[in-house]
Amino acid sequence: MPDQTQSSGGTDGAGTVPSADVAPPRGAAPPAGGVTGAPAAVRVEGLWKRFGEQIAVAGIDLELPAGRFIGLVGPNGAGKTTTLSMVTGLLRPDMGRIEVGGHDVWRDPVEVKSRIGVLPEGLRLFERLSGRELLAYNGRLRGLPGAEVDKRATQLLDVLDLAGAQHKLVVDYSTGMRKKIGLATALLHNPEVLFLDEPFEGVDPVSAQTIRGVLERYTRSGATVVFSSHVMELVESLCDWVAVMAAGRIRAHGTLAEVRGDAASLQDAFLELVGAGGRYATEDSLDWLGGAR
Ligand SMILES: Nc1ncnc2c1ncn2[C@@H]1O[C@H](COP(=O)(O)OP(=O)(O)OP(=O)(O)O)[C@@H](O)[C@H]1O
Repeated sequence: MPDQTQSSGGTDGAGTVPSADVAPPRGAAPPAGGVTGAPAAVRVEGLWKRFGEQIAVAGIDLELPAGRFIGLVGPNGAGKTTTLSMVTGLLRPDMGRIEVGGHDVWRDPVEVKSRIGVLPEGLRLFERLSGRELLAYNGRLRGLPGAEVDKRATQLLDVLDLAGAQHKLVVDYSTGMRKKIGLATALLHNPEVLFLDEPFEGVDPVSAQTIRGVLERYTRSGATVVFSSHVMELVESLCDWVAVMAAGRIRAHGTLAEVRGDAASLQDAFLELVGAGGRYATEDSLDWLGGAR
């Protein structure tokens, strides 16, 4: 097994400051739930996934605190989708253990799936159902009584501005509408933890604001949102807890302030943590671009 350089302090040489006597290193938050004794919403231990020669997730340990708005950020190919897929029971890990609400995702999948909602990447929906039918189908599949499904579906369609399109087939929905109906299906059974892979991609600013309001209200009730994104401004404005991934490892984790450290913004901290240096175009590279044609 390759050496696991990740540490709870994120002191892996990728830019975090390990000077314990001056300031706590980034991510040196107490263990999730450590203060209140409540269990973490999600606990991951020694998680590995390899695709052929490619190590997508290289042995991560992570505790995500309950009741937080959590951002999982990282550059392209960092391993975010692979991690979320394993945590939500969609992809079997090569090694490691994952618990949601104290239940093992792979040993107790039915229990875990009743507690989570998922908006996965490349969302696949039943295209020949209307939005309302899709919600009705999901609600019944979740064991909710018909009248309750109807009530919740009406409210979700209304809040997400899909009421006018509720009888349209999902195949005819736009990208943003698909995200919103996907979010509605993920929320319908009132899960404890909601996992969202790039929930705001392709969503217009008005709808993004609506989704944001729904999610903020949801976390205020004690539920947990875990979402992946590349948009640092969004993560900084929405999340109160962040995990930064790069090359299959966790580079830092903790409250927004801990991960940001002394950097002016999360974007600056992120660039420092993931080692963006060397990827900038130099004077010589791309010298043909914008030159004589
Ligand atoms: N099914 C697969 N087969 C082969 N390689 C894969 C597969 N899924 C992911 N990978 C590889 O694993 C690594 C991590 O991919 P992953 O999609 O988890 O990253 P990500 O952080 O979600 O990236 P992005 O931000 O671009 O969506 C990448 O190198 C990717 O090419």
